Amino acid sequence: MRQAGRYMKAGYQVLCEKYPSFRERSENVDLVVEISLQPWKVFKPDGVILFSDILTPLPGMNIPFDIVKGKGPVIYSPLRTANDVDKVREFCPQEAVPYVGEALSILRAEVKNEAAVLGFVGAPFTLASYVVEGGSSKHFSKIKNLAFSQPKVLHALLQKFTNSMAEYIKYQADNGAQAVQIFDSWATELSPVDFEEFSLPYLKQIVDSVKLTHPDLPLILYASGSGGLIERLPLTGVDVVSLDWTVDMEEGRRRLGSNIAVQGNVDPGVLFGSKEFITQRIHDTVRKAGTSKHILNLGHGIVVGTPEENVAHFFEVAKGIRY
Ligand SMILES: Cc1c2[nH]c(c1CCC(=O)O)Cc1[nH]c(c(CCC(=O)O)c1C)Cc1[nH]c(c(CCC(=O)O)c1C)Cc1[nH]c(c(C)c1CCC(=O)O)C2
Repeated sequence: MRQAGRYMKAGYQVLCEKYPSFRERSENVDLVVEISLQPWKVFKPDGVILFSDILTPLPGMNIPFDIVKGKGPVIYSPLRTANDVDKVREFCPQEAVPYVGEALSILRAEVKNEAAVLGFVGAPFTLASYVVEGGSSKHFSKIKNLAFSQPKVLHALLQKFTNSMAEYIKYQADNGAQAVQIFDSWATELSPVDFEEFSLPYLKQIVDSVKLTHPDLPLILYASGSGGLIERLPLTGVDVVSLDWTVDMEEGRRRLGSNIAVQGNVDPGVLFGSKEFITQRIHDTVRKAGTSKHILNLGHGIVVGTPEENVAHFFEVAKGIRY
């Protein structure tokens, strides 16, 4: 359940006042550990996700960025040309983000074996979207301009992100992550035929590379709004597909096939409803997912402003479920 810490008034929001820079909060080992543990201490979920961001590797790849309050991620010099892509360095996690490895190993020790520690990375296409657009985007016109007029330049950039994220996943696993989620948040901005060219092959390369050295590490793929791509997602080779709430769980389960696990997919907005409604929706999702290979979760991160007692209720109901 992502961003569990972000909406917690007592913990995260107080720390934000003391440490206003997101980069500082996410790059200082003590703060990363403290923020990652906040939801764990209150709700005791089965998974604890590292507090970080998919963009955290960028400075280590020679792409400066920041996350600005009210504006979101900002890439100061967006990449648009072959020359810009040439300047991108491949990522060496040990050197560039040693605080991530340190935080993961402390988290493992802190949660013992009472919960799984989860790492994550951004998928190549999603990372490319940020660095080409210069930040969040509505129409993705700049990356589409690159994709549909100079595809070779975009492919070169995607390949650098692919090699780098495969290394980053291995590094996270070596330092304590017990499963790693790949976020392809913007892949669904692509038509299926373009997904097959600009995202799927790179996701598959990452999975193949990680499985060579870490065959038992579960890999989870999340692509929000992926209803039009469901059958293609297992082709990446991941172990788990995380669905958002715009897909009916029963249909999603059927379209994914029975070999793959599914995660999700309660609408985060349901947590603004009554306790009875939340209970009903959880049971409905669990029934539709079937009795095996399902990780109950929301279909995306928790929305800021969600009543904390409703989050607690979600966990209570979820933990009480027996097959
Ligand atoms: C697209 C994406 C990003 N970051 C991430 C994604 C993929 C998942 C998704 O689809 O949502 C992933 C992410 N970002 C963050 C986490 C850590 C775990 C967690 O708290 O859930 C994770 C897993 C922390 C964060 N990353 C960010 C925040 C909020 C900013 C803050 O706390 O200062 C947090 C807690 C910032 C961020 N970072 C990004 C955006 C769009 C924003 C929001 C900007 C805004 O709200 O103005 C890029």
